[in-house]
Amino acid sequence: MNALSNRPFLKMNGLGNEIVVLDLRETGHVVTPAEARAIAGDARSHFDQLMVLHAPKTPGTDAFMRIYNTDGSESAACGNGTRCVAWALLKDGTRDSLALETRAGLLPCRRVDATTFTVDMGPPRLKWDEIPLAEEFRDTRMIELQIGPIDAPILHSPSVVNMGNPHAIFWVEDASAYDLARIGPLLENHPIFPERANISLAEVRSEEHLVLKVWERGAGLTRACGSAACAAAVAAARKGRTGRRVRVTLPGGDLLIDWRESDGHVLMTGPVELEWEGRFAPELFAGAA
Ligand SMILES: N[C@@H](CCC[C@H](N)C(=O)O)C(=O)O
Repeated sequence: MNALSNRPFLKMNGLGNEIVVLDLRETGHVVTPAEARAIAGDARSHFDQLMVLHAPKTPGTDAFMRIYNTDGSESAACGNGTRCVAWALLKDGTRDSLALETRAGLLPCRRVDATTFTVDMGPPRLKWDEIPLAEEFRDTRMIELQIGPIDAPILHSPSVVNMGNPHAIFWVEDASAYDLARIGPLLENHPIFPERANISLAEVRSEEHLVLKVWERGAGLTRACGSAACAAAVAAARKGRTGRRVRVTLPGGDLLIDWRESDGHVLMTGPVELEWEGRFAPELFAGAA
């Protein structure tokens, strides 16, 4: 019998970003890429990201999280999923805050109201080798890509930001003019991104408002991506196109992003929703090592 058979899970969403929360703090089991793909392949437990809780590694934190994309690959950050985990761990109402950890660092979370949470996503990393990029660019506010198959010139000059995961933000007048499902995979896998990248099309509507569409590394088109919203807000402020506090509108709704002046951390505030609770059917893992 697979270690995940009959394990309970929560199917949630963070602004439409499909999230499954799986609590393995009391087991030593580490989900394999094949198990993650099997979970994603079932309609009841389909996810953009699977948030797996493990026993804390650092004193004072509540859990260490491993984060899986639909394709079974791992990410060190997921803003929308982190809010969902915060909801799950704070829902008994005894506390209003907690600290989670991923391999990218600590993520303090705070409840704003019953379904709204703020996550401290930490400081952005902005040097070319921190994104990472395959070649040196001194200024990551705008890099130049050599692209054969993509004909729109504007898509050659993204800003790049690492928010615990790599993001490329392409500035456009009208995101709906681009077929992100077609160009997303080409850009995600461009050789300049040795670890691939999350790809955003960003419109600057005002000094306080961005509109974003995201093709996620390992997951494809999603209704929202929290770390992409943080990355776009940082990139827009660095270019002088917005202030440090912005509303970011994604297909699933709005996130509030504050690139805090005092310590350079990025705070993300947004909603969560519990859709249902389930258990993994043993048949799901037939053939998944
Ligand atoms: N949806 C997430 C980001 C997910 C991680 C990403 N696909 C990656 O591999 O980097 C969010 O809300 O931040």
